[in-house]
Amino acid sequence: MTSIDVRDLTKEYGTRRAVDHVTFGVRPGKVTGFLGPNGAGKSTTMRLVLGLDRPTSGTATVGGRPYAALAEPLRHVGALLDAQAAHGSRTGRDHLRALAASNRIPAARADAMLEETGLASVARRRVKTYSLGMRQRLGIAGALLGDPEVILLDEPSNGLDPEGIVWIRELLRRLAAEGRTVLVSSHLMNETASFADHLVVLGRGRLLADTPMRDFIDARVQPHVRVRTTDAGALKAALAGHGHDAVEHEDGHWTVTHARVDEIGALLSAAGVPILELASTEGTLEQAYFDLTAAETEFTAPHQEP
Ligand SMILES: Nc1ncnc2c1ncn2[C@@H]1O[C@H](COP(=O)(O)OP(=O)(O)OP(=O)(O)O)[C@@H](O)[C@H]1O
Repeated sequence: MTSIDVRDLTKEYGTRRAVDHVTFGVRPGKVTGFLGPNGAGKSTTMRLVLGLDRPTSGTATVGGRPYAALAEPLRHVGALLDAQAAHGSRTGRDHLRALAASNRIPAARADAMLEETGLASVARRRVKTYSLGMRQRLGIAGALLGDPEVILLDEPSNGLDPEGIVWIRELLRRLAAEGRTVLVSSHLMNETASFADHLVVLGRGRLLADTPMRDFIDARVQPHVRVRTTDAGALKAALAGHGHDAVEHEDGHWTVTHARVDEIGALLSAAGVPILELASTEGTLEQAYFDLTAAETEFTAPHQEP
């Protein structure tokens, strides 16, 4: 089993510190979502793990060794950083075969990965004729070519169609279930919530969180109870009688925070309040993420006064 270990990693470009004393580990058998606003340092960290850039200080290792020390690295670590990186004048198949040859991977594996990523029908077309989504799929095929234990994908959902989004979600879950170490950056919170077990969050180059996804959400967003009724007065009175505040929303539903659905259901029912809808609402990753990064965002739109 192979982990990625980042220890006190710092990368400076001139006076700009892109990664600032970051320490975290990415463990096998899980999908770790890698989040953070634009410019937070995610891609730089991935490049440092892959030995594509030298750290100013600190270390990044895979299975305890720097990437550069791995023999036939594609057999250990697969990565998609930039879907535009493939040579446009080559066919998708030739691109994968060249990658395979340089890592002593059997050529048949290239065809298997074209099949796996849904590219078999366009395998003999030049990469320059591929759509963004097709290039993403080709990049993912390249990452999986060497059957690696460790997989790093930088925004793999970028450009994928709805069917592709479902496909990548299932692929990531399967890779983790096979015991692989999977690190995936994304700006899509709903997507990340659908595949990640664990989260590493950066902001302005610093580590903001390294935690199981459920804990990340629960620590920041209060679950609440959602209610709809035909008798708002009775609802408010019944809740107030038990020390609960209810907030009414534009579409007519109410939310009760710091409350459990079974308690609210029982007390409204006992008070004879007519209930049209009663549900427990969990916090979302998007809410929790905004809560954490609001103060950290480097490039936010200026706040507009109404
Ligand atoms: N080669 C480079 N030379 C100079 N500055 C760089 C270089 N690469 C990255 N940076 C800077 O480092 C910081 C981190 O960038 P990075 O691309 O790692 O962020 P990111 O979290 O991947 O952002 P995004 O979500 O926009 O992809 C940014 O301020 C960026 O401008």
